[in-house]
Amino acid sequence: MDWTDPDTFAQALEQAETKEKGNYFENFEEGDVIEHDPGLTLTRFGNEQWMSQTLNHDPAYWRTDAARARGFEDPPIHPDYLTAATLGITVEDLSEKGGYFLGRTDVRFPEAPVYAGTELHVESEVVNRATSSSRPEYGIVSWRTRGKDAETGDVLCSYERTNMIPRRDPVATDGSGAAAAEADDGPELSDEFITPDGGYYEDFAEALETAADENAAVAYRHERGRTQDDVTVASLPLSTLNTAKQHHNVDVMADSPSGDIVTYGDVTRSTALGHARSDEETWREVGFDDESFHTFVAVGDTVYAFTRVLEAESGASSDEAGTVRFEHIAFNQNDEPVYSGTRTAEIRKRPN
Ligand SMILES: CC(C)(COP(=O)(O)OP(=O)(O)OC[C@H]1O[C@@H](n2cnc3c(N)ncnc32)[C@H](O)[C@@H]1OP(=O)(O)O)[C@@H](O)C(=O)NCCC(=O)NCCSC(=O)C[C@](C)(O)C(=O)O
Repeated sequence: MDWTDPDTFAQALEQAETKEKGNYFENFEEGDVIEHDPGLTLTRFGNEQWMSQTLNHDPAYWRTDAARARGFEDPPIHPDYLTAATLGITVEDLSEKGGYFLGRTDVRFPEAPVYAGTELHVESEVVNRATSSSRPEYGIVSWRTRGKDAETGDVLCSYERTNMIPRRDPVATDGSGAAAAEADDGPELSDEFITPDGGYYEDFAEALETAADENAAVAYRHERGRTQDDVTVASLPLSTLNTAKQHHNVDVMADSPSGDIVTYGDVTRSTALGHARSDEETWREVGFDDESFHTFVAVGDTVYAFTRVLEAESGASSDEAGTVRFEHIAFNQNDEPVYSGTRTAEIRKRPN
């Protein structure tokens, strides 16, 4: 019998069992520790590919003289790429089954830079699992993930991430969770917005002082936008070993709520951060909190960024910088927020 005869093959496909990938909600127990098998060597090529496509052009990550002026030996691996690669490696075990990346918090990096050639070994611990009161077919799982130097065991990047994960057995729900979330309107906007004059630490600190006197907010938009294409949607996540079908299987995603493949959350976020960093003198990334992904980004959507400056403090790991806390909101061509999160970064002080 010719198994490639279309009728025979259609019957064969119907009869065959699919060897499934990924884990259902029921497979996760609080306290489980998962060592992720894929590993990744952090290369200069991978770093430059990620950073170029997301418009992150800080010269310290591209040129040796600029890197040395920042106190690095060579251009290091950027924390955005490190974060995306750490998460990418975990997808096969944690979220390949499907479900949405809802948010992440407590993203932290040690002070020491990470250099090309470092091999990444990643592990995650299940820290929380809950039923979704609005979506019976999903549960909500949070993991604490640590990306380590495979040779030394040093933690290079850590965070807590939360995803919706498909349940093997859907549960009954009254849909009350979604209704409760809609009830909170939040505080009103300030009447006046102030834009910092420049991108040095003092520009942010001075703008905050003026805003405090005038009961205003320090908030502004960035001009650049990046339309999502096959490279950003499909290639970048695969370059971090992220096997989520959301980013590369158009066939399966046609039947999903988005109806199409969607941008990896870390690409959306890095792109918005790239826009924000293009208007500041970044010295070092310290960490990120309260990151949320509000709606899908797909091929053809354009990612823009909006920044609110929350706090500024003169101290930092270097005398040449101060510390600033920002809220960044990525939004699309219809002005809908797609990502938000707070970021703590050291920003270079104005040279005398
Ligand atoms: C998911 C959608 C459809 C839900 O839309 P909705 O209107 O139903 O939203 P909701 O009602 O606000 O949230 C649903 C439930 O999630 C909970 N929730 C919500 N946020 C959080 C959070 N941060 N932490 C903890 N829980 C959270 C929330 O409390 C609620 O719980 P409930 O069902 O019990 O009422 C909508 O929010 C959406 O479209 N978001 C965008 C998702 C997205 O595009 N993510 C990035 C791309 S996917 C990706 O990168 C994949 C990755 C990295 O490869 C990979 O994980 O494998």
